[in-house]
Amino acid sequence: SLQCATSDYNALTQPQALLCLDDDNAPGGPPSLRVKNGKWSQEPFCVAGQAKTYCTHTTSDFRNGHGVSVIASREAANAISSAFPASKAARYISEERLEVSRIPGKGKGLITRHSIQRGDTILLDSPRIIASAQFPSHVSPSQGASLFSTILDQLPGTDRDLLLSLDKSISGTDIENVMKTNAFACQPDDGEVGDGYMCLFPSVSRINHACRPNAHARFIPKSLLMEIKAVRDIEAGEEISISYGRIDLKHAERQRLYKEGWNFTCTCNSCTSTAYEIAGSDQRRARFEQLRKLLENITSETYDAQQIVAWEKEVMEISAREGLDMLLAGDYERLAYVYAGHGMNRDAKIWATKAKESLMEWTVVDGGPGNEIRRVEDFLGELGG
Ligand SMILES: C[S@@+](CC[C@H](N)C(=O)[O-])C[C@H]1O[C@@H](n2cnc3c(N)ncnc32)[C@H](O)[C@@H]1O
Repeated sequence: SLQCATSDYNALTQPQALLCLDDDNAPGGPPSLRVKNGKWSQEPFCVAGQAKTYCTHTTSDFRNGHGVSVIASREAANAISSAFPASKAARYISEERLEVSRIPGKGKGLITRHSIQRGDTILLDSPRIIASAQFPSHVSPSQGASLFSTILDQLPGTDRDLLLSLDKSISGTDIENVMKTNAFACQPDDGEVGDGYMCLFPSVSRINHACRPNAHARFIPKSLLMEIKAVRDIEAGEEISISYGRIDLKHAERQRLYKEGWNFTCTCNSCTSTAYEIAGSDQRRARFEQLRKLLENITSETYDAQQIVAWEKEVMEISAREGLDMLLAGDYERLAYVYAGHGMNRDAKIWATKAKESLMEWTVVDGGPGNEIRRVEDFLGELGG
């Protein structure tokens, strides 16, 4: 149990630090003084923004000897820290057979030295920085720079050096540039606060974008880790790639997104193939988008089972050509309802099972949003499977 007393408080620079006597240590030695909530090993540094106060929250004992820093309100950071035990308990995936190498036209990239099977986890990376995505627009540029420089100072030296060695392709101080170039949007559970976050994962940061990638990145809210999974078999010597944005975009949309959002001109295989191939792929993707809209807008008046099955068949053919299979859980589920509606429960079960497998494989993670999976499971239950 902890006995706490409020220390002097400077609203601009210091959070309300609670000095606590940890009487769990007694009897024996003198009780130790520590900051309440032993999850943070550094004194927080805070700035009062327009709507909220944002603080740095750093622990040097996060996972596998690494630290992590959170920039968020105190309540959000404490809610996020409740994932720490699950982070520590998460399985360890060796990175020994992954190698950072120079890749023509893309700086560095991540190469695998062993073959990887579809569905395998390639990386399970720990974040070093988790920062509210809202804070930069709620504090002044100099306050933002102070928060970033403080977390850098507070992280263990090995983490600091690793982060500063990452690619810097945009602008700002070194650490701001590293964040802009390498951080991913992520959604940890921050209690009732509900901010969006930017997470920096050092190994994932070495993975280049491809419009038709061989791997998929998904954030695991329960453990705060980023998982990189193979979407197809990958041979030894191949570069690992992920998509930084939606995978169903057409060529011009992708080029614009990566230029405007990340300041690079995409030179992946899909973007550098022949004009003829690009036009063919764009045509298929445009049809995919059109079919998706048609299927989503079906009403009881326009319902036509044969038409739906034909459209879904086309969706699946296109996705096989374009590498969009991981987007199909909703299509499998729709087919399950159509077959069930016509009393064809065996087919309905096959499609509902495919929907569940696809959600589990690519979308829903332990601790992540579970509504879709619950709906499919309930439906499978109704079908008696
Ligand atoms: C997250 S980093 C990826 C690793 C980085 N190449 C490195 O050297 O560490 C993102 C940066 O890599 C480069 N990059 C990633 N994918 C690319 C692509 N498909 N085409 C060209 N440059 C790319 C861009 O400079 C981008 O800002």
